Amino acid sequence: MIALQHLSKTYRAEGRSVHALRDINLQIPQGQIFGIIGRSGAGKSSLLRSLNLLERPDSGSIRIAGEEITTLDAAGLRALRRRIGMVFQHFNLLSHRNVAGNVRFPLELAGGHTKADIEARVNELLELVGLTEQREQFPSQLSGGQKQRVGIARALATQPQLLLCDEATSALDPETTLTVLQLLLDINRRLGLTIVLITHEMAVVRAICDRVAVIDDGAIVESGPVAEVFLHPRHHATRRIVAEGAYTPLPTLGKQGATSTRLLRLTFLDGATYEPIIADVGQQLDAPINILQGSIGRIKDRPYGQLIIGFDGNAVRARRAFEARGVHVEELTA
Ligand SMILES: Nc1ncnc2c1ncn2[C@@H]1O[C@H](COP(=O)(O)OP(=O)(O)OP(=O)(O)O)[C@@H](O)[C@H]1O
Repeated sequence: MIALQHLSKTYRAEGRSVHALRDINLQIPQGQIFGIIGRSGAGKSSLLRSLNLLERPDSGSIRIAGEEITTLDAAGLRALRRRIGMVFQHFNLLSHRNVAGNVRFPLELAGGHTKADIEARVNELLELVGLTEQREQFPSQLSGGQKQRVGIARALATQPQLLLCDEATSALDPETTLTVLQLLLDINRRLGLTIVLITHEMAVVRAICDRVAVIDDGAIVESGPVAEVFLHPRHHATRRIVAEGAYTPLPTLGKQGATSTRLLRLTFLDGATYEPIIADVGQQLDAPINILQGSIGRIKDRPYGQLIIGFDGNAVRARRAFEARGVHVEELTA
């Protein structure tokens, strides 16, 4: 478990002050994949880099597994960083070392390992990330996805308890992004490793995170289980992130129906996603239901669906009928 309390950070440069982190309070449960999402400049990197003290907060407390890390001395800090792996957006591989050499590097730095131990660990890690055959290749001979796999293997070399991912898939195409996210999910499940990732893409959070925190202008504005935050965003910064590419703005929708039409947003999660609920409710209320927009998808391994429907009739009865079938209902104003 990671607990952040009243974390603040201000950068001062050229006579200007930038409040990068404002009174951050956050709990990150052990063994989960935790996403921190926000737009450019929101403070994501500052927050992530505080967790291994690459960035020092001005004030506040950071406890990892019960240990306050902001007061560690140099030796304590070195030991801490061996327990925390980090994966970077631009991979940061050593170009003059081959794949095995890059993965071996943190073990050589840490010291105390025999050559045989190091080779066994490197082999195990290359197997884990699917790069056994590429072990002799140099970074310039690898694809972006392969480079990031090396980055992940290297980050895991010292058997950390925590993996920090700094926009780990932002430099990759969508297909490669999915394979790297799948690898992170496998690692989280197989090794029980806590992963904290920062991203500006909701799709990344939706694919693998258990919980998410939304950061805006240096402050956490919303946090919780991904399904809750994604399907029922409360803060305007979250709504903006979720809405990017999701729905046509509502005023356009309103013009499509009669003025008396009520617009309801229905959210289906898990089992409800597969039931013929619209047909059932239409029949029960004896009123036609007009489907105006819809999307289906997955939040990690949970199926969900969202529909915006137009409906002439008793909205209270409709709401009750949907809620009785486990559907979340929200009335929208066109
Ligand atoms: N070393 C620094 N000196 C001065 N200002 C900084 C420094 N590092 C970051 N900032 C400022 O602090 C704010 C937060 O930056 P941060 O990099 O944490 O945001 P971010 O959400 O990670 O952004 P991005 O997605 O663009 O990387 C920004 O306004 C940024 O310009």
